[in-house]
Amino acid sequence: MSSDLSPIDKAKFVAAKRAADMVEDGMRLGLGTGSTTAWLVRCLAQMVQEDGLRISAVPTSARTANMARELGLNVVTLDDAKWLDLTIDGADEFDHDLNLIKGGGGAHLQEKIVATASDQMVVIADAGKAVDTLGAFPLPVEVLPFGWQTSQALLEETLVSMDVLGRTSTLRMNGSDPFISDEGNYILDLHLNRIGNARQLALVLNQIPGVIENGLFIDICDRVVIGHGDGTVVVRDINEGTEERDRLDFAEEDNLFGDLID
Ligand SMILES: O=C(CO)[C@H](O)[C@H](O)COP(=O)(O)O
Repeated sequence: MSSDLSPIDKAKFVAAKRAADMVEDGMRLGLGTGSTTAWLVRCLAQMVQEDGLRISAVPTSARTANMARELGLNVVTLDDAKWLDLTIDGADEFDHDLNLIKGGGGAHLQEKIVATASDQMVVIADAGKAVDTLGAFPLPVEVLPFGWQTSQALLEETLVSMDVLGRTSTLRMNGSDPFISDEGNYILDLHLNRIGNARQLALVLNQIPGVIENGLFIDICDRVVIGHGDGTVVVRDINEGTEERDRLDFAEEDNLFGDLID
């Protein structure tokens, strides 16, 4: 039941629930990856089962695809859908302009392709993901396994030439082996502390041979739904310049929590 959820899970849930209300019948929807998106998938599955919502869902990782299929969503490929009405995804950090760091789950390559192929991208996040300046969260960069150490050296040289504050990078591990992305690549996490010019860095990183994609999402996100542990939800729209505040009543949602976490 709801009382078993930690404040952070409640925050993630209310953000996901509010974003699920933005989904309309017949939509082609991009589904992100991560624990916040997992709540969204549960909410959507319930809307499909109970309200007859019809959607085509394009997942951004094998993890999300498996969960969506298990819960009965109609999963299609991006090539089937071609273009999407809306993508809803989590983020590791978002700033005032709704620029993002993503890729904490190692899925930012597919996430960026899917979000860019959408009319709208909505980020769902707990309030702790809001930052003044991006960079405290290590920036994920997906690289080809071939010659990855050369790519890493070039990457660190580039950071020095750009006078970026932190310049170390670490190979993401899964136990004693390198973490492997869904596309069979490695992830280098850049420990930058503070990214002064995220727009420039995003462009420069992708010029380095061996780099497939970085986790900076610049001018891609349209709205963020920020959840709080007390049920408050704030929806900020960067295009409209608006901010709406709402509150989700946990008591009314108790059944929903029960159903969703079973
Ligand atoms: O970018 C991502 C995966 O690549 C996730 O959206 C990001 O890591 C946030 O995850 P969570 O919702 O679990 O906090």
